[in-house]
Amino acid sequence: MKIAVVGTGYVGLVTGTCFAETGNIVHCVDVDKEKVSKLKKGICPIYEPGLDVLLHRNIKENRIVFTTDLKLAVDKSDIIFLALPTPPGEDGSADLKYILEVAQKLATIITKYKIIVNKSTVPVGTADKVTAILAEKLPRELFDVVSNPEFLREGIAVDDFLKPDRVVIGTTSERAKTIMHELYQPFVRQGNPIYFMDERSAEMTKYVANSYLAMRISFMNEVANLCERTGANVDLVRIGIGSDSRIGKRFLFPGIGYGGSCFPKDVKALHYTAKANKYNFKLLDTVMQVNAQQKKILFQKIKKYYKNDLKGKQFAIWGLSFKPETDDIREAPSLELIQDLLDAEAKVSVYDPVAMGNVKKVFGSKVKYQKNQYEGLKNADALVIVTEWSEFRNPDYERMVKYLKSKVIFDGRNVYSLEKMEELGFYYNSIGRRTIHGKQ
Ligand SMILES: NC(=O)C1=CN([C@@H]2O[C@H](COP(=O)(O)OP(=O)(O)OC[C@H]3O[C@@H](n4cnc5c(N)ncnc54)[C@H](O)[C@@H]3O)[C@@H](O)[C@H]2O)C=CC1
Ligand SMILES: O=C(O)[C@H]1O[C@H](OP(=O)(O)OP(=O)(O)OC[C@H]2O[C@@H](n3ccc(=O)[nH]c3=O)[C@H](O)[C@@H]2O)[C@H](O)[C@@H](O)[C@@H]1O
Repeated sequence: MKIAVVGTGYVGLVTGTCFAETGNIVHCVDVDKEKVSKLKKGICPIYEPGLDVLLHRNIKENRIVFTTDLKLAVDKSDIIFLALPTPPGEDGSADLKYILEVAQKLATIITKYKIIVNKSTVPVGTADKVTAILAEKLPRELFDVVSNPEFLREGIAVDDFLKPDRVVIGTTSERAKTIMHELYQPFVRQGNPIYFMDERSAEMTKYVANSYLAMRISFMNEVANLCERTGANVDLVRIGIGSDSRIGKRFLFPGIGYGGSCFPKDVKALHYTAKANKYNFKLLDTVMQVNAQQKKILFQKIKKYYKNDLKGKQFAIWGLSFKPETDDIREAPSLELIQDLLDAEAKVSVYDPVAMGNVKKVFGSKVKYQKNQYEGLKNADALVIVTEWSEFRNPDYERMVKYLKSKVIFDGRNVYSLEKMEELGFYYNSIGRRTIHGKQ
């Protein structure tokens, strides 16, 4: 099939590449000239495991091309995916300006039947809005608008796209349904379902999935805080409840709050939709409040330990991205923590396998960027673990002990076992578990 993907960010680039991988001819369009020029040379602008290999292969086979020319891409395609940003506006609602602007342009470009597929996360009613814009200039039989929300996770995006748990397609057009069904066949060969539904239900499904997952995380963060106060161990509680198939094992990990470009904005946007429809969705209010509080938890633990005096103290931070295996720092808990430490006049040095370049754009020379995980420990008062990259799990403990000024660890992701920390004599303060006081 011939496909255009408008927007080549985390979702657009993965979508375009994976469709090319199954034999389709894909034209990817972006307004960012620098990004397009990099992609034309085969340089992947984001860190996403496995993506560059597929990208190179499909560029070489001429199955994927990059352009800034929307008209060219649309003329050469039958299906147009919109993978554009939908950032939160001032009031928490999703800002649809990118989607609606492109829809206006499409209305002047389309000359024969096209399917316009919304892959961005958009509020209920957006397919109708896009339809109305197109229908102002085009005969109704020239297009169908489909809602096809994306459920991929950054860091495992390629796998998630190639083998999705399910595909959700919102359309009431039989013509569009048949084509979308065919397009997705290579991705559901293991029997994973394609659910067809109306556009509004598909749009709602995406927000509900993200909000439900965010709610599980906030719930577990509250459980963790209670465990700390009662002497229970949240990791054991997590395993204890997760083996109940009604609950399930995944997305029960407590930490320092959910971040990323989606959970924070999508919970806000669903909350806004409820408000706009005069419904008071109380649970979502709490999910957001708990998350805001949890993002401060490491800083509070640090402040308490140093009796509010952080001036001149030196902290080594491990992990900056909002989760492992990505360079994305949008709404990353690390950013808030670094700012709080700097405001308290502490010195901060950071290490992350791939996200340091992005953090440098935010903090510049206010923090020190280390070439490996151990450099920053030299003379540091404490190690602070913010993102659970695999390489932090079994570190060289001897070097840690040798380099750190004091054997102190604040761990926002429960990376180490309490037994190991006890054995090594660390002061070790994690989430929802007893504090090990260690031997200094
Ligand atoms: N990042 C993720 O893991 C997921 C994101 N989503 C949703 O997908 C949508 C896109 O998200 P991301 O890919 O993360 O955003 P992103 O910010 O990484 O990428 C968006 C791209 O669109 C481009 N763009 C902006 N205006 C344009 C225009 N007029 N024409 C062509 N290109 C234009 C930007 O230059 C950028 O490259 C959002 O609605 C998001 O909520 C959904 C599932 C997963
Ligand atoms: O709409 C989106 O953009 C995507 O948002 C999330 O994916 P993503 O943001 O890439 O990452 P997650 O793995 O969901 O993690 C989100 C945040 O929750 C935190 N988290 C996750 C799981 C957990 O058990 N505990 C926890 O604190 C992570 O540390 C991270 O900060 C969803 O998982 C995807 O299905 C969805 O497509």
